[in-house]
Amino acid sequence: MESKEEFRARCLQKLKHHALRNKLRQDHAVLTKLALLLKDVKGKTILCYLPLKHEVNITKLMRSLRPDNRLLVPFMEGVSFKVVKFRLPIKKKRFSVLEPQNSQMIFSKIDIAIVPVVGVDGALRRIGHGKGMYDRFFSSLKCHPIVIFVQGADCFTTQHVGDAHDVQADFYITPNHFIKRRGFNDFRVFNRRRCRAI
Ligand SMILES: Nc1nc2c(c(=O)[nH]1)N(C=O)[C@@H](CNc1ccc(C(=O)N[C@@H](CCC(=O)O)C(=O)O)cc1)CN2
Ligand SMILES: Nc1ncnc2c1ncn2[C@@H]1O[C@H](COP(=O)(O)OP(=O)(O)OP(=O)(O)O)[C@@H](O)[C@H]1O
Repeated sequence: MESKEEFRARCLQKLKHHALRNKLRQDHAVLTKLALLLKDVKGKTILCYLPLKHEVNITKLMRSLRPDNRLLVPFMEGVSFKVVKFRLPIKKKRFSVLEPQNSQMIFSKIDIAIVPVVGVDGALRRIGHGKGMYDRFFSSLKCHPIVIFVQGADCFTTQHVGDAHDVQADFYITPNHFIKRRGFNDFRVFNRRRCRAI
């Protein structure tokens, strides 16, 4: 069986290679499905991301969502991140990640999270860059948002290479696939069911 590290390395290589060719067309295929899904799922506070070169470029979609929604993006702090409002200017930080300026505003409720992935395993768990930042951030949330993984080239394994702490998707979108997690079928009651007692 392939290990998590081997799978991560294989996926990163595939995504980086893919980012050099066909990127516009593949990104467009993902964005079309993502925009349709966002019309169905309720929620106005959306965690987005500012894309790295090998990630789906969602910035055009973010521009169209901005007038009617509250858009948040990660802001790295040590081994995790907090979220800040998406606003200009943005600056290149650690790992070449773009971020807006810091802010003291605290956002306790996120309805929807659009999450870039390096790979996805058979339990729809996220394999990322190996720093555990998304995992730590999600485990700090009291209410779990609807989680949508996006990826510009399929890198999926049916094996369960992920760990219990890895973020799990409700939806996984690639240029050729739209996968909904089994058991996810009610868009209306997610808020109550997804909050845990502290
Ligand atoms: N767009 C985006 N923003 C994000 C993440 C992400 O995956 N994508 N993160 C997800 O957690 C957090 C940042 N964590 C990251 C950790 C490692 C790498 C990464 O690419 N590491 C490369 C080296 C890149 C470089 O130094 O230029 C590597 O480890 O090979 C990127 C983001 C928060 N913001
Ligand atoms: N909730 C958590 N609390 C503490 N440590 C964690 C948590 N989640 C993950 N970690 C640690 O973070 C490290 C990296 O985790 P992992 O390999 O799952 O990263 P990843 O999900 O691929 O990366 P990323 O989320 O940054 O893209 C591991 O050592 C793991 O134990």
